[in-house]
Amino acid sequence: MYGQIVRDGLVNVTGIEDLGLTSPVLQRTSDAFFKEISPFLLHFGMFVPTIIGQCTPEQQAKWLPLAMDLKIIGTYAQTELGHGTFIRGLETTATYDASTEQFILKTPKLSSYKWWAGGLGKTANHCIVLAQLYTKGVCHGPHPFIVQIRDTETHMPLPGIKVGEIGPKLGFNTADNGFLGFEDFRIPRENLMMKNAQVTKDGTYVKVARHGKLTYGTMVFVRVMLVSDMAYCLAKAVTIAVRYSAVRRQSQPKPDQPEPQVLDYLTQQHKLFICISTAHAMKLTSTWLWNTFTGVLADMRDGNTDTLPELHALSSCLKAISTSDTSALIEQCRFACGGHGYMYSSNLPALYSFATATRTYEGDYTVLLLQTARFLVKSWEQMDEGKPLTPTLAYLEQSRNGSQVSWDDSPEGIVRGFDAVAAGRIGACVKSIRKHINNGMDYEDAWQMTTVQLVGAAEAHCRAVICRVYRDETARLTAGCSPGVKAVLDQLSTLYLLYWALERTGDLLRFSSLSERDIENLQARYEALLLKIRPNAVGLVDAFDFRDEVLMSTLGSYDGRVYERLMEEALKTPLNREPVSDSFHKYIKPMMQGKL
Ligand SMILES: CC/C=C\C/C=C\C/C=C\C/C=C\C/C=C\C/C=C\C=C\C(=O)SCCNC(=O)CCNC(=O)[C@H](O)C(C)(C)COP(=O)(O)OP(=O)(O)OC[C@H]1O[C@@H](n2cnc3c(N)ncnc32)[C@H](O)[C@@H]1OP(=O)(O)O
Ligand SMILES: Cc1cc2nc3c(=O)[nH]c(=O)nc-3n(C[C@H](O)[C@H](O)[C@H](O)COP(=O)(O)OP(=O)(O)OC[C@H]3O[C@@H](n4cnc5c(N)ncnc54)[C@H](O)[C@@H]3O)c2cc1C
Repeated sequence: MYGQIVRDGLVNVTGIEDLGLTSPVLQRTSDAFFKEISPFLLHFGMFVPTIIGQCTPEQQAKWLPLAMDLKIIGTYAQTELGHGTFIRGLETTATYDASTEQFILKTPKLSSYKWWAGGLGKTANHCIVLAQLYTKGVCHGPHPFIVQIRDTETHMPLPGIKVGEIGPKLGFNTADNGFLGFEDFRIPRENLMMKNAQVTKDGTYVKVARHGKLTYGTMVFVRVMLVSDMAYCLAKAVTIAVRYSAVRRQSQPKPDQPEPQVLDYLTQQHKLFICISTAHAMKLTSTWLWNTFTGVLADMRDGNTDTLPELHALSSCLKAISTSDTSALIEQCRFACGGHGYMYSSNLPALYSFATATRTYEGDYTVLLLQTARFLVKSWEQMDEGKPLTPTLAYLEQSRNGSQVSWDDSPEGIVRGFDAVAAGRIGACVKSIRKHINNGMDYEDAWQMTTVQLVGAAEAHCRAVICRVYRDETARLTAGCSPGVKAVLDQLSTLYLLYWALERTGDLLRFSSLSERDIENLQARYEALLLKIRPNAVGLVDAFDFRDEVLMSTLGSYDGRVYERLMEEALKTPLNREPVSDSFHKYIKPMMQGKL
């Protein structure tokens, strides 16, 4: 299994090397080689980006050619057995020895072992290690080091290195996630990645970057990428589910009528059409986020880090919500396919196991929403002080006078409704924190007592951002489209707004003038829209344009030969090589004969 995966991975990455890492075609078709994950994902997904983001030009000149030419294979080892979220609590140490101009890496105890890094188990021979940097007896916090862990000729672990695979997981089982421990392992001073902080030969620590969190830049990059990855992942799942739903016929709602396509059931449309809309919403939002990200990088190159906090807040909530929505909607696609959706050959289980992992790695859902909430509360307080708001929080101004937003069920009106919900929920959090403080709590405890509401406020802010970006970008992109295409894409973006308005009626009743009659109207409009979308449903998923080799699904192949493919895959199962398993003779027959 591992050997096959590595072979496929090499075929894939040499393609990337030929056409360039940024080639979306190869980055995307890498999953034509794997149902799960390439063991080289971390090399390209984090090892290379960290060299670019955290190394000086001189260090890049040394390490980047080696990495891009695949002369070294890397990964990113930050998480430990005992710490993942709390980076400041990481236990691996790197202590500078001026007499030899080296850092000594140590794994003080079991909980300090690096744990989880993709490709670490058996594939990588180098890795980025986040370790607490000590020099002259002072700890300067977690810093990135580039560390060779295996001999590049023999692939044997170097002396002082303990490395291995962490074992089977819910998914990602082709990524050989590994563990790593150091026993007084020495690396040259130059292996500290010194773009944001340096240690001179005599051990003097020199802070270079103005912002203390630039070390975390790779995580921001990956979070931004993951939003796009989720759109892609969900688009594959809904392509499978819609095509299967067009083939599958079941039940007899009317006597003497043939069994209908299950896609004709309104409940099936309710399960699936929001998946099509969400894939579009996340793709457009990911492009908007990428443009925001590159803009902040440009500012930072000019020494301006003022826009970094908003980017961190946006990338945190969009990564959390896109991965959470995708996990839930891929499972919904699986539910929509009945028993056959549970077959591994449908590819829905593998898509789900990938998406649900993404809700955790690169920052846990709750933790990242609380990061966003921290920014939202700070922005509210700045608004109270009369300071300007950042662009994505301009809607807070409307809440300044506390008046309730009047409900308007036009698309723009619904977007404004979500702004009002976000503003209201942030304001409620600020009120809760202040109430706890007035009752004698310190700020930290008051914050903790409000965290359930803060997570909700951050989700509401993120939903408002997605709704606005999806609507605005659809309007912009369809301006030049044919009326027919524009009509269908407008239907999808309106469906997204109606779906979430119905999901959040409680909030809209609380923070706008929405009435029960308005809710009835929303429900009627939503159901009518499902019927309008139905004739285009298969065309809409065909437009995602996935080749069968990429979908790798018995249910979702373009030719619709579902039952034939299910049987073909079944017959390939090893258990079907012989008509009678030898377990019959070893165990079942003796049991039947009372001999066990
Ligand atoms: C073959 C392959 C083919 C092609 C591939 C090519 C390309 C693919 C590219 C990408 C693919 C996508 C995915 C694949 C790659 C990887 C996936 C697989 C592996 C997964 C890897 C990992 O999981 S790596 C480990 C990730 N770990 C985390 O994310 C930890 C999360 N924890 C946190 O971030 C912490 O909560 C925290 C650090 C934010 C909080 O800790 P704390 O120190 O307590 O900080 P606070 O006190 O809360 O905040 C302090 C201030 O700092 C600000 N802050 C925090 N974080 C950031 C940041 N990241 N950026 C900027 N600012 C930050 C925070 O806002 C506070 O500021 P204040 O002003 O409010 O004080
Ligand atoms: C498939 C996969 C691949 C991975 N690949 C890598 C990799 O290549 N490199 C790497 O370094 N890491 C990797 N990771 C590790 C990943 O980054 C961590 O699992 C993730 O950051 C979460 O940290 P944790 O596991 O310590 O969970 P914890 O932070 O311990 O979370 C456990 C629970 O505590 C809650 N919690 C934690 N802190 C707070 C808080 N402040 N407030 C409220 N609740 C809180 C969380 O919400 C969660 O419910 C991978 C993980 C997975 C699943």
